[in-house]
Amino acid sequence: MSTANMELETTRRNHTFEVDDIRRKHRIEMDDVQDRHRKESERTRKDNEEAAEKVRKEFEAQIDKLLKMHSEELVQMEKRLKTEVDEERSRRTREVLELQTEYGLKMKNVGLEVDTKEREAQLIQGELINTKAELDRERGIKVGLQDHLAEATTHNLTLDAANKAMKAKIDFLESDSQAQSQAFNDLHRRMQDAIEAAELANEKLRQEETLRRKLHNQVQELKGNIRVMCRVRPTNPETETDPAKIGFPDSDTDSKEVAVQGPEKQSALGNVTTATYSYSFDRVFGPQSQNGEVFEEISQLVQSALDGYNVCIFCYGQTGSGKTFTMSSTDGMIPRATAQIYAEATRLEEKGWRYKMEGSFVEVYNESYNDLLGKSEDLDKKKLEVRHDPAKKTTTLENAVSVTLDGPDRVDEILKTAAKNRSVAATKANQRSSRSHSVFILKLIGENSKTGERSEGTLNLVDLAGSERLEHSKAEGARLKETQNINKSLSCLGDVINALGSRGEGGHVPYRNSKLTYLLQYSLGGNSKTLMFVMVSPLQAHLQETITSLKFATKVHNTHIGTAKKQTKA
Ligand SMILES: Nc1ncnc2c1ncn2[C@@H]1O[C@H](COP(=O)(O)OP(=O)(O)OP(=O)(O)O)[C@@H](O)[C@H]1O
Repeated sequence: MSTANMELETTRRNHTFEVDDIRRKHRIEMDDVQDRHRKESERTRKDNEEAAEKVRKEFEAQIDKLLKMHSEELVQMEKRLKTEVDEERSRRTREVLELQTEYGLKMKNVGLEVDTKEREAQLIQGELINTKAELDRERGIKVGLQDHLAEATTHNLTLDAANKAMKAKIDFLESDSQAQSQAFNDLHRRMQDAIEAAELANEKLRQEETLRRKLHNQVQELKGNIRVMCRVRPTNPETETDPAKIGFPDSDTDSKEVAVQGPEKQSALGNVTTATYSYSFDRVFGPQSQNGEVFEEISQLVQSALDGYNVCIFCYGQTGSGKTFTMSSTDGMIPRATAQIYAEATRLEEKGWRYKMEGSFVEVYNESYNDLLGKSEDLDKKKLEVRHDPAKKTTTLENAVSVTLDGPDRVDEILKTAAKNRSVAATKANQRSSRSHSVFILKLIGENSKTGERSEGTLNLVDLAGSERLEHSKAEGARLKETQNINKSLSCLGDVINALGSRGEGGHVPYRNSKLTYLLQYSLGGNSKTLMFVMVSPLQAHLQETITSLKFATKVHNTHIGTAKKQTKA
């Protein structure tokens, strides 16, 4: 038993050892399997992670690619859109430009139409004035005809009576008819002689008229193609109490000098002295002189205009010195000149001359032209253009009303219309007439049907703006502009006269520097005749301006224009 037990024990122990071995072995295997499994899991996880990382990277690359593609597409699209927008914009701009051009064209057409209408209106206005004139003339003719009719009726009755008396006489004379027919033949021959003599006399008259024209011009050229005269106006005893000391040393003989006592000057020692300044001109008119006397001096130049020369007569001087009184008052130079022209044109009719006379009146204000015969509401609005024909040396005023002067009364109408327009202008700018130049232009075209002669002259009567020099510091805004324009145009006039006097053949004359000299281009220089009246105020308060004006006039007086030399005193 014990052996069996021992054997059993040994077997059990062996068995335990075996079991332990198997267990250990099993545990080792388990550990091994577990380790392998862990490693496997680790590797699988790593593989997974790597695969995930790869997929992520692939995705990222794909996203980048897509983003890049999209942004390129976006850029393309942006570009396309921009091009489309640009094209659209330029299309729209083109359309706007086309519309603007179309609108501009339409506006231009409308402007042209307005201009045409305006011109038509002026033509109609001119025609109206002419028709009115014709109507007046027709009325005059009608009255004349009625008078004639009454006269003819009376004459008829007288003739009836004379007829009866004649019949009685014929009965009586028939008794001696041979002697009568001899007497009749004698009478007939004498009558033929008389007609021939009259024809010869008429021909001689015509030749003499041509000769007179030539001689008249020679006389005018000898007197100088530019003349300067001075006129001192009287003081108004009611309002003007402080006259300047102005003397007329040679008033009893030549009347060519004026002497002005200058302002008082104090020397360093306290002595007070006054200097007297003397000026001489072609003629000096004192305060007593009348417009008629002044006109006598210029009437020869008016004659020159009728003879086919261009004539300019200026009135220069400060405001209130008498320019308008001399030029445009009812017995001033304008009405007197036109009256002389009518009378002379009528006289020349018997020598075969027929004249056409046209008048216009313009204002030069702030370097632009205004029509003084146009509608007052057009002042400062309507564009007046000056056109020159260099070949014919003539000037045309485009858009200005021009009135056919067919009777002495017509000039009254012109002066009234101009005065009305000037007063309308005066309400726009106070004292405007003193700050503008007014130019009365009379075109005289003469034709002689018998001799074939033709003449075309222009008479310009110019009332210049006040020459006073305002201190610039005192003038502002519109007033300053006016002053600058006046100063400019008056000094341009001086420059033109100076250039005409000093230039050699074909030298430059600055006509274009001011609107006034541009307008008068063909009436200044060459064969044309210029007369400048320097107007002088008699007041002490205006002494300085008086001296300035007289100095300016002296400079003009010392200028020689044209072919003939001016006669100067020895
Ligand atoms: N010779 C004269 N005899 C009498 N009165 C005159 C004479 N000259 C001018 N007057 C008077 O003197 C005043 C000023 O003259 P006027 O208006 O002609 O001057 P003006 O130089 O034309 O001035 P503005 O530049 O303002 O037109 C007016 O009342 C005018 O009647």
